[in-house]
Amino acid sequence: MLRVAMPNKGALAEPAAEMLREAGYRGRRDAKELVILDADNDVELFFLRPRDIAVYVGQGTLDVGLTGRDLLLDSGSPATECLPLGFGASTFHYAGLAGGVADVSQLEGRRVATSFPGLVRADLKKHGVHAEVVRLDGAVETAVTLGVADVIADVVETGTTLRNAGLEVFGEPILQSEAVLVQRTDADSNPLLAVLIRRLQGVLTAQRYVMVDYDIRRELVEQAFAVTPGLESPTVSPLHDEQFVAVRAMVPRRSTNAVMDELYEIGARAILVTEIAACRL
Ligand SMILES: Nc1ncnc2c1ncn2[C@@H]1O[C@H](COP(=O)(O)OP(=O)(O)OP(=O)(O)O)[C@@H](O)[C@H]1O
Ligand SMILES: O=P(O)(O)OC[C@H]1O[C@H](OP(=O)(O)OP(=O)(O)O)[C@H](O)[C@@H]1O
Ligand SMILES: [Mg+2]
Repeated sequence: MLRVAMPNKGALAEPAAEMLREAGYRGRRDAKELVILDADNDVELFFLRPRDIAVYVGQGTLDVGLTGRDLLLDSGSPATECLPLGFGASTFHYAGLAGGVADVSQLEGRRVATSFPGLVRADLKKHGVHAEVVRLDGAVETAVTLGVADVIADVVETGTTLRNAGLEVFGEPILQSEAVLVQRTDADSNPLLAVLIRRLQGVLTAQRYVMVDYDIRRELVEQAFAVTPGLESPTVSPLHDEQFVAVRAMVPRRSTNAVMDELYEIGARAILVTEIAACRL
């Protein structure tokens, strides 16, 4: 049995559930289900607050969890990131009023409001700055207007919340975060965890790559292979017309159109792009 912690609410909950579904695990029927058993996969899923997930995993109560890198590091729990999951991206930043504090070195003796006191204390320590950390539960952007703090440190995604509060980021980003899979730092290897990781890697690959097929004259294949080297090597199949071959290779999704343009220039025709539904590398 593998015991997995999943975010029950918040920004990560829906994409995390979707990713596990893609990987072939059972989903919950409604948001009130806090524990579900996936007997086919020998997995039990626990839906918990994202902030608590690293704590359960670090204590060894649960084997593995999906949470944010910022929440993992903030918790100080003995859990380790084992796979970045490519969603829930955000940046953790200091922010204040325009024309105010311009750098972390100017925070000496000031008050910093945040819901991530562990992250902020570690960053202040790294810079040798002594500042008061005011721990708030959320909506920290308002803390400056209300005079509870001089600056804030918070998650920034689009920057809309900061702008609405009349704040601007300053200094270097404290952290680049995204959703990650975490396991206990000294965890024994569980074969079911290896299966989960392989399945999630398969989902990530299917998201990041497409399959490209094309026909090309035999004398042009080396030029075309330079554009579509594939993961190991492209698949080449003979065509009825012996002057041509059919080529099949995986291509990063983001470069699909540029690759098609280049292939066309080289002389490839019947260039077809298809989705990869699932894969194991
Ligand atoms: N736009 C966003 N707002 C909040 N958190 C985000 C955003 N984008 C990504 N995240 C990540 O989501 C995690 C926050 O999880 P959490 O459940 O606290 O979400 P939330 O949306 O803040 O929910 P709540 O405010 O109800 O607690 C962090 O790892 C954070 O980096
Ligand atoms: O850069 P943006 O796209 O505006 O997103 C960032 C905001 O979203 C989160 O707030 P959330 O909605 O989670 O409320 P909270 O502060 O109460 O957690 C986060 O704490 C920021 O306030
Ligand atoms: Mg929040």
